[in-house]
Amino acid sequence: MGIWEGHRRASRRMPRDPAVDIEVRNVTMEFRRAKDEATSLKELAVRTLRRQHSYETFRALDRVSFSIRKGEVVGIVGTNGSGKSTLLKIISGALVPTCGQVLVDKSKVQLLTLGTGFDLELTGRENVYLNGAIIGYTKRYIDEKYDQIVAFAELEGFMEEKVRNYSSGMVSRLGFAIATVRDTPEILILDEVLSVGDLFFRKKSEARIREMIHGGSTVLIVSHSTSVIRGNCSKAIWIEKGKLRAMGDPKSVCDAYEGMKGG
Ligand SMILES: Nc1ncnc2c1ncn2[C@@H]1O[C@H](COP(=O)(O)OP(=O)(O)OP(=O)(O)O)[C@@H](O)[C@H]1O
Repeated sequence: MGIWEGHRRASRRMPRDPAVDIEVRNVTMEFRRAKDEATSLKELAVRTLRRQHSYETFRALDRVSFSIRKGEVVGIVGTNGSGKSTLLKIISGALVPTCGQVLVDKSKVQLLTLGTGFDLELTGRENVYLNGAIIGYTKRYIDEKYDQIVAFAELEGFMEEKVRNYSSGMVSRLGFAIATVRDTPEILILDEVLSVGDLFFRKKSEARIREMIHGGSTVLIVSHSTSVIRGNCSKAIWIEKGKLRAMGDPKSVCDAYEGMKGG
């Protein structure tokens, strides 16, 4: 699949209303994707060598607008591939939209996402430094927090093992522990960071997330669990096929979303 992530034009503009933390204005995101026309591996190899791929433009977000006030905890729901992660990446500044604007103070934003930046051939210890660096931690900060990360992940005794030998639950626990070790920022963006590990770790991680969510920050949280959204959010947004389908109180938005899935 061809990956094209738009032009990098970082906007430093902030919302005009001081009570508003995030303003998303008419955001559209288009990706250029390779059309997979090959019918066999051989044909795919030949097309790649001859650079014979053709591309199509795929619209992942279509004129999405909303604003989030300071201290609000906002849940985002939507089916797989509806554009939720793309939206979070744009708000946090990791992606620049094709059109539209996001007004936010990016220095206050922290995006927590799991499952990126692990190298299976490196040890647990090496991955803490690698993954931490990708999130934006300095080496000194990781040195300081290393023992705390290992203890939270409950991986004492496994840190010199290659991550290839970890179970998927162990990898998620390590990712979660690295991502949540820092102090809660003013604007916290959580992309599906709940439901990791076994039942016992899940309870511990949910408590940690609840602590972060209810610590006074402005929070944007993507979750496939409508009970998480209903139980923790003051507002919900439903994104479907790149469009904003509904926004309002969590109960009515989740009811409408579940109604669509059921029908
Ligand atoms: N870098 C990229 N290049 C091409 N297409 C992309 C890229 N990133 C995302 N997409 C496409 O954009 C669409 C939206 O993806 P996104 O990850 O935002 O969905 P999502 O709602 O977070 O899905 P899920 O619930 O499965 O995590 C998908 O069809 C995806 O394949």
